[in-house]
Amino acid sequence: MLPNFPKPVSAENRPVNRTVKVDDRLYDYLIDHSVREPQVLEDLRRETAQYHMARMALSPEVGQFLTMLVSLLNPQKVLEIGVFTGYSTISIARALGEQASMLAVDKKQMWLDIANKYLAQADVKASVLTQCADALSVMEQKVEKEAQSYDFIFIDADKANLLNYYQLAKQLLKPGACMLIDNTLWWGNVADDDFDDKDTNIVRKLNDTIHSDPDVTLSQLPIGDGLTIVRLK
Ligand SMILES: C[S@@+](CC[C@H](N)C(=O)[O-])C[C@H]1O[C@@H](n2cnc3c(N)ncnc32)[C@H](O)[C@@H]1O
Repeated sequence: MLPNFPKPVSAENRPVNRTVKVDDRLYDYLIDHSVREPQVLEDLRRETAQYHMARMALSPEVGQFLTMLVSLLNPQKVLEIGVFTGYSTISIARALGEQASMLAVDKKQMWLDIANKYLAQADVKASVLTQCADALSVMEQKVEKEAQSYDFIFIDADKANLLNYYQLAKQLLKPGACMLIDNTLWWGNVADDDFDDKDTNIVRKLNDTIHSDPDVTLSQLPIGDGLTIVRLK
């Protein structure tokens, strides 16, 4: 049999969308066939579900991805901004070695109280500290004394300061180290012209900034609400 003859390709040569559309049935399949949620995170998710802001927490498959990524990277010095009740904090902390240290910052003590309760029950070997503070001030102070010293930064706080967090994280990371940014597809609104609100536009601006930033390499994943991995060159 003859091979297919090559077809003419448009000048644009746009990639073809081969990303699986995840409806609820497929999502349930994914959860049932790949997620191994530790009891402590299941308990934390149950407690968090009582709050109307529960959807701010990472979902289990994203938490598990975070645990996998961190265990592959084996970072020694970690910063997280945006703890909420601690799903991401514990997902990261579980993968850290004994020598590692992590600072997790949130501006609301009531969320940190919940996070600390579950952190104490989690199987965590590293030293993990939570701090109730404004993330922007914490990062600005750290840039003065701890520039280029972090191995991994997770950004999941307010959108208003997102571009500042990105620029500060670049200064805090060691060359070759990674940051991970959550919500970079923002419920899909980034690609929908009907949305012209402040937060959507900030996320769009961040995505464009990262895409054109010669200092970094990146990968944007359509998992959860969109996760972008950024690696400093
Ligand atoms: C999307 S939630 C974080 C979710 C969390 N990563 C998880 O997996 O559950 C965002 C958090 O950022 C915190 N936050 C918002 N603005 C902040 C700021 N300027 N400084 C510190 N924390 C802030 C909020 O209190 C909230 O808990």
